[in-house]
Amino acid sequence: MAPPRKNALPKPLPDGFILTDTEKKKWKLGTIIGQGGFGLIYLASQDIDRPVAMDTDFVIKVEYQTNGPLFSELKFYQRAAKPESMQKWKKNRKLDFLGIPTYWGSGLAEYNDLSYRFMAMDRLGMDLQKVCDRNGGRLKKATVLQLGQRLVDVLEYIHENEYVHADIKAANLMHGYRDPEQVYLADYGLSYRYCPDGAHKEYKENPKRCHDGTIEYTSLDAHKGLAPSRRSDLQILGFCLLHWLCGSLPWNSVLKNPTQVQEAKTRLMDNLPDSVQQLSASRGSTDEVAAFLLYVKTLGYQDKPDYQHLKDLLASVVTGSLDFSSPQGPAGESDSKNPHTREKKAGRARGPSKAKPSPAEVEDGAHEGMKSKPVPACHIRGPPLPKPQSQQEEVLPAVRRSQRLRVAPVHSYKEDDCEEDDCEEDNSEDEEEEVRPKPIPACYLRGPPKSPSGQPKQKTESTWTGRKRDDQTVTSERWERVHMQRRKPEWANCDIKRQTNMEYTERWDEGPLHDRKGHSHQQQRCSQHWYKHRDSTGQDAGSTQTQGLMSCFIVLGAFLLVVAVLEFAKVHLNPFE
Ligand SMILES: Nc1ncnc2c1ncn2[C@@H]1O[C@H](COP(=O)(O)OP(=O)(O)OP(=O)(O)O)[C@@H](O)[C@H]1O
Repeated sequence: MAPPRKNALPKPLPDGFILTDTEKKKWKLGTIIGQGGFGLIYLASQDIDRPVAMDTDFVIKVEYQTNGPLFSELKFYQRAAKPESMQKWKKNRKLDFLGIPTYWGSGLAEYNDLSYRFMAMDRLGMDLQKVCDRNGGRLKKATVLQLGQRLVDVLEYIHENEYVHADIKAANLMHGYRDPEQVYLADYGLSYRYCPDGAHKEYKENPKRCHDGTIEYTSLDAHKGLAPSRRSDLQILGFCLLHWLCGSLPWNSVLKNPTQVQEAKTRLMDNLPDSVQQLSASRGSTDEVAAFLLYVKTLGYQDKPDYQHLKDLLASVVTGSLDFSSPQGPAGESDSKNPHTREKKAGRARGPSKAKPSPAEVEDGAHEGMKSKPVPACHIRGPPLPKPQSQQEEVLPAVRRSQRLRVAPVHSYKEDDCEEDDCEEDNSEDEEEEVRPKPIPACYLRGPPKSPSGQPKQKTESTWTGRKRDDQTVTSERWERVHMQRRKPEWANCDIKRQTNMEYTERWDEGPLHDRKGHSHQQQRCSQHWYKHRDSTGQDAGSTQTQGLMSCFIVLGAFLLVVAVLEFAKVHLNPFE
């Protein structure tokens, strides 16, 4: 059986297709209701005798078997989210509800010579990003605090079960399908087993892993290339709470530059609580989130957080149902009375939004509410920093979900998280190598390296193995990101060190172009450039020029000789004298 392409969006399975899970339970597939970067979500039912009802309570996530994200997610559910274990936890903690979807089974399937992996789980409702978008990027303060407390409960449970989520954000929070009041933390594709069998991972910065996660919220640990831990989950949650409260984050305008995002987050954390409290000037108090982040800052890499203390910090006078209606102004007033709203309407600020408005919607202002308020410049800039070239050249557009770079999608650090029986299947590390945009070596970032030999390269083999995008039936934001980033280093494959200095200049002046064989046009051009100094006999241009010069001298000499002979004849042989 031909293995499907790794990390590709799977070809859809037909409506009514029957899957059998590892416990021999049969599942019938219905309509596709969702699509992620790597998988498709189908409505599903255990009643295989009739079509899947539109109001079924189950969904099945399907990816190619070789994909990493679903494998990671599956491992999380199988190890950490067993229904019995969650029930016991809720009982012990006297919790009515724990926002982790229930896992109902999984397995492998084959169709049209392709191998698939699937996982059946609770059907969920709308995600919170859509709610935030509808509300201009914001939620009511009481809702933010209540949500924060509930998420602390979820995080405590998964942390106690050796896992961290590592990608908390509104797009991964989903309402219950039957009960929209309930909120679930979904998408465990980036979850990480930080404490396998009770042994916490060591503090180890890995430059290759820098900026993992969703750039907008990822933790400072992740920016430094550390594997995620409990404190990083909590810091991500703190950034989310701040975003929901304020409608934007101080680094929203620099999201395309991970280093600038990291610097802005560092400034915010270094200057707590003021840095966060200042954000509250026009948006109601952010004191609780400031205190939350301040506590997170005190945590060591391996420290176990005091979850109850965190919940106390987020205590709100409002309890009971979550209210997802639009927040009204700074602390209860209508946004229309807020001067920042007018700026918003003037299009001066754009907040992140998952759902992309159509151009028509943008034009007629239907998505006005999706735009976030600007953050005061002082919070964006802090101490002046050198502005990178990319920033000088580019005015950043609205932050859309597609721009929330998840730099290294999925299964980071997976190599450490591999039980013996899992490892056979777990090829996610390989996949990561393929998915992860390969970093451009520093020498290529800084300018042309010196040529050790000065020898021109006549033929360069490109080692680019990137996939053609048009292979994909459906493109996704993540694929776009990955491919865009993958394209960057392609031309770095050529052996630039063997080029002459003149050729380096040409390379750095122009961007890389590749023909179908993956050869750089520039490489070809460089070689041609070198060849054009040579004549057809293989001699170099210098010797050809010398020969030309000598010919000139001979012609000139002959000419002078003729002139001299004529002069002589004129003087000595004149018939009229
Ligand atoms: N349990 C569920 N019930 C109902 N819809 C779901 C469920 N899980 C996911 N979806 C829908 O399917 C979409 C794809 O989900 P999935 O988890 O595969 O990818 P994603 O999180 O959006 O993206 P990525 O794979 O890049 O992280 C979601 O945006 C959501 O709308």
